[in-house]
Amino acid sequence: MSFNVPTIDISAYVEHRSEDERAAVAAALDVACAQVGFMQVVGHGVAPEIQAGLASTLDDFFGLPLEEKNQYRVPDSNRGYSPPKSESLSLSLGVESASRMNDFFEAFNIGAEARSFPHLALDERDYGINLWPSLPDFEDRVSRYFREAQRVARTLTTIFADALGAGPHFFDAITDHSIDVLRMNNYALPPGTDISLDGDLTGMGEHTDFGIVTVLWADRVAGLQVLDRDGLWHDVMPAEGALLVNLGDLTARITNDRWMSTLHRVKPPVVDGTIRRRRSVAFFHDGNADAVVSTLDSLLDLGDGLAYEPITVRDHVAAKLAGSRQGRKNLAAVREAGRVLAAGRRQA
Ligand SMILES: O=C(O)CCC(=O)C(=O)O
Ligand SMILES: [Fe+2]
Repeated sequence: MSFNVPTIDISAYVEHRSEDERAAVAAALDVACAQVGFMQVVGHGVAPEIQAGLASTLDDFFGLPLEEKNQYRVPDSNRGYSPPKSESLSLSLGVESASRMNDFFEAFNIGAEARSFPHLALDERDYGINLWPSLPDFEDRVSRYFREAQRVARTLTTIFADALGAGPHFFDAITDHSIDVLRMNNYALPPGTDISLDGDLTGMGEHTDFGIVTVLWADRVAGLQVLDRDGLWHDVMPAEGALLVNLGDLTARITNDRWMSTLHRVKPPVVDGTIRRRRSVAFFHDGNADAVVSTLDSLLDLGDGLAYEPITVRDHVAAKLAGSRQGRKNLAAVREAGRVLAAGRRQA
C-alpha cells in the first residue's frame, strides 16, 4: 500500500461552519490519526506574513556566530539555545569518531511561562522562563506565530474531542494552562564539514513527540521522515502553505493507541556532497503540568486489554526528558520500545 500523509482542511472549524461540515472534518481526521498519526493541515488561517516573519527569525538567530548563540544557553531548562551535538572544532581535526555529526540540529526554544497564568499558582520549573535574543523584532515575530500555533493546536483538540466523542470540554480541562513549547530547529552543517567521514548523517534522531499534539512548520526541503505501520521510513514535506501536524505520546495514552504517536526523524539527503539547509519550527502542545492524563473510558477495552496508567503531564514529560525510565516497566515504555525496535529491525 502506498504511504500517504492525509491532507485535512480544518477551515470548517476555524470559521465555525455548520455541524455537518465539522463532522466531516472530524471523521477525516479520525482516519488520519488512526492510520498515520501525521497530517498536512490546510485551512488553518495562519497568515503567510506571520509564517514568513517566523522563518526570518531563524535566519537572524542561527546566522549569529556560535559564541554569540552560546550566550543563550540555559542549563537544565527547556529554553534557549541548544548547539549541535558535535563541535565543529573536532571536525576540523578530521578525527573520525569525533567528526560524526549525529543529531546535528541546533535549536532555540521559547514557550508558555508559569507567570503567563497569574491567577494560578504554577511552578516556573514546570514551564520555564524565556530568554529572548536581543535582535530587532525577534520576540514580536516569534510571539505572533506562537499565538497562532496555539490557536491551531486548540482548534485541533476541539476536533479531537469531536472525533473521539470525548465531550466538548475534555481537552479544555487538561490544556487551559498547557505547557506549550516552540522549538525552532536549524539543520545546517558548518562550512568545510567533510561528510565523507560521516557514515550516518542524522539531523535529528528518531523519536516520538511527548505531548498531545505538535504543529510543525517546515521548509519545503527534504529531510523529515515518518515511520509507517510496516516499519518503513517515508519522506514527508509540507505542501505549499500547509502545516504538518503529528500526535504525541499523551494522545496515544488517551486513545489507548487507537491513534498513533508516530516515530519520525530528520535525515537530510546528501546532494553534490553536501546537505541543503533546512528550517523547521515545532509547536508542542503538552497539556497542563498538573493534569492527570487517562485513557478514555470508551477505549479502555481496546487491543490487548491492557490500559495505560493515569499519569500527570509533569511526570510524563519528566520521564521523557530524563531519557526514560521509571524503575518499573510500564506499558508506555514497553509499547514505545517495541515500536523503535521493530523499526530498527526492518531498516537501518
Ligand atoms: O524538523 C522537523 O521537521 C521535525 C522536528 C521534530 O520532529 C521535533 O522538533 O520534534
Ligand atoms: Fe518531533
